[in-house]
Amino acid sequence: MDRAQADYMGMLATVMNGLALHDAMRSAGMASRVQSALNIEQVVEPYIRAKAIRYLEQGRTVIFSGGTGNPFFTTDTAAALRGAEIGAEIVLKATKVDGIYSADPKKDPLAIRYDRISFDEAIAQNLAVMDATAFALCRDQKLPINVFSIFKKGALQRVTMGEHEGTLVYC
Ligand SMILES: Nc1ncnc2c1ncn2[C@@H]1O[C@H](COP(=O)(O)OP(=O)(O)O)[C@@H](O)[C@H]1O
Ligand SMILES: O=c1ccn([C@@H]2O[C@H](COP(=O)(O)OP(=O)(O)O)[C@@H](O)[C@H]2O)c(=O)[nH]1
Repeated sequence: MDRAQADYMGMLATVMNGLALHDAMRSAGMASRVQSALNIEQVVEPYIRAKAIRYLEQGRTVIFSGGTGNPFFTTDTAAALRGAEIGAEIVLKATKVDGIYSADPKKDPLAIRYDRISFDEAIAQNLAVMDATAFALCRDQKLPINVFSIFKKGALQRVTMGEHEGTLVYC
């Protein structure tokens, strides 16, 4: 399939995921709002930065769906971009592995996990846990990244409490 076409389909999928997450949060009694980088206004409100910041000031969680709205980018880049736009303190990447390794741990059993790594080292070593655009944007905006496992019980809570978990990418 044509890459750009596949990417638009992928972005639409993230809108569906965002709506599902919103509903799960609502069931758990949490107030959230979904915004989308792609305009589908019957279903979800469009991304408007000032409105997102207002929701955050009101204590709501904002789910940024639809990626960046552009093909050839990733959800990691979308997280870095929106994080920079709202003045976030950190980007948290919950993923399939429990941190950043010296090589892809799914391919190299001898890979070692870093507790901390600088942006310059991560970019120089081409560590593929996140794409280079996301790394470079976070580095330029001095926005640290914490990579941790989505499967490890209690990991998300520890990260949000500021405890050490996974790998911290620092400036
Ligand atoms: N150096 C590395 N350290 C950790 N993971 C890596 C590394 N290089 C490649 N990966 C791979 O990156 C994947 C995580 O990125 P990705 O698939 O984009 O996650 P997600 O779908 O959660 O955004 C992991 O499953 C891992 O196999
Ligand atoms: O700014 C963006 C963000 C995402 N995507 C597409 O949407 C998919 C989203 O899929 P997913 O959230 O599973 O991300 P991934 O696993 O690729 O990190 C990506 O693969 C891309 O094809 C895109 O084109 N532009």
